[in-house]
Amino acid sequence: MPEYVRKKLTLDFGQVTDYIVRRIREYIEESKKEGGIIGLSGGIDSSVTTILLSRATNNFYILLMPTSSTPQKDIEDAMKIIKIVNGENKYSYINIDEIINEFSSIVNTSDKIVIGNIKARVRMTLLYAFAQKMNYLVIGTGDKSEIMLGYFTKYGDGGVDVLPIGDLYKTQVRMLGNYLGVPEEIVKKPPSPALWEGQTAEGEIGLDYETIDSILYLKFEEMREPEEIAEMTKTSYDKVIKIINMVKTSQHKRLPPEIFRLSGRAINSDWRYPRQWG
Ligand SMILES: Nc1ncnc2c1ncn2[C@@H]1O[C@H](COP(=O)(O)OP(=O)(O)OC[C@H]2O[C@@H]([n+]3cccc(C(=O)O)c3)[C@H](O)[C@@H]2O)[C@@H](O)[C@H]1O
Ligand SMILES: Nc1ncnc2c1ncn2[C@@H]1O[C@H](COP(=O)(O)OP(=O)(O)OP(=O)(O)O)[C@@H](O)[C@H]1O
Ligand SMILES: [Mg+2]
Repeated sequence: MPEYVRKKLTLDFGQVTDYIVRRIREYIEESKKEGGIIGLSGGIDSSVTTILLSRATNNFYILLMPTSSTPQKDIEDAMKIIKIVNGENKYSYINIDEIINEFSSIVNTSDKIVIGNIKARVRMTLLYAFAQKMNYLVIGTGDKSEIMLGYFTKYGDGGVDVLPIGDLYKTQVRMLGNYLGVPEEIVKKPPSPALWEGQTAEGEIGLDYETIDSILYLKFEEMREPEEIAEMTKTSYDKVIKIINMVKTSQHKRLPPEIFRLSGRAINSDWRYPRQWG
């Protein structure tokens, strides 16, 4: 990561923590809910978000939902976080293999992406069922890098009520993790959705997150040209373009589905669009 970008992304993580913790607390209160539920994988995003949630409220609940493609190490790491947040009586361990196998046989596929996305959507379904039963909100774990790239399953891990760390790039989530005392092995672990054996985010996307974050920052916050970004990040022009295109083509994952309105202009189906009223 260019030193220039690292400096820009280095924040006062004490302030960031206070802000996010306060916003989680306020959001739960304003929603007239009693707490928050979260899926904990043992990865950095859910580890950091779980710690923030536990600081916002005592009313948190954690679901561990491993499958056969979940590394044992991830389960051990998730247990370390449960210990850190004193959550020993506030979690359920649910192996979802049987549900996944049932779905896969109905769909009649062994395609790893199709099955992987089923895993993410089954987790979402369980989180919402527990949330409603407990009168809690579903706390999302997506970070800014994944959200911008569309590197998540639509209505799977993308199906949540709030995104507390959604304005922090993965690199910043790691910095926040260090600040919060997340064990170093979790902070340093290669990010992985673990939707199939051996999957890593950086392998699937084709670039490491420090470079991805630099490209995202330089393009979308400083509006620099791809040629300059390629030079600054010592990356090929084609890879810079690939990252920019991932952001462009994944807009549908970040917006509510377009409604084909019978009158007026369909701008993201926003009824408040001024022309509609003017
Ligand atoms: N223009 C458009 N307008 C409206 N909808 C559009 C669309 N293009 C596709 N779609 C819909 O979107 C679907 C594709 O999206 P989706 O189902 O999400 O599937 P897709 O993006 O193909 O796969 C999800 C990706 O996210 C990764 N992932 C998943 C889960 C967690 C994590 C993680 O980091 O933990 C990462 C996973 O490894 C994979 O690369 C299409 O099948 C179609 O239904
Ligand atoms: N085995 C699991 N048990 C419970 N929740 C899970 C599991 N696997 C994934 N999830 C949920 O899906 C989210 C998306 O996964 P993702 O891999 O992006 O996040 P992460 O594992 O927390 O961090 P990283 O991106 O560094 O791997 C997780 O943060 C978690 O909320
Ligand atoms: Mg993960």
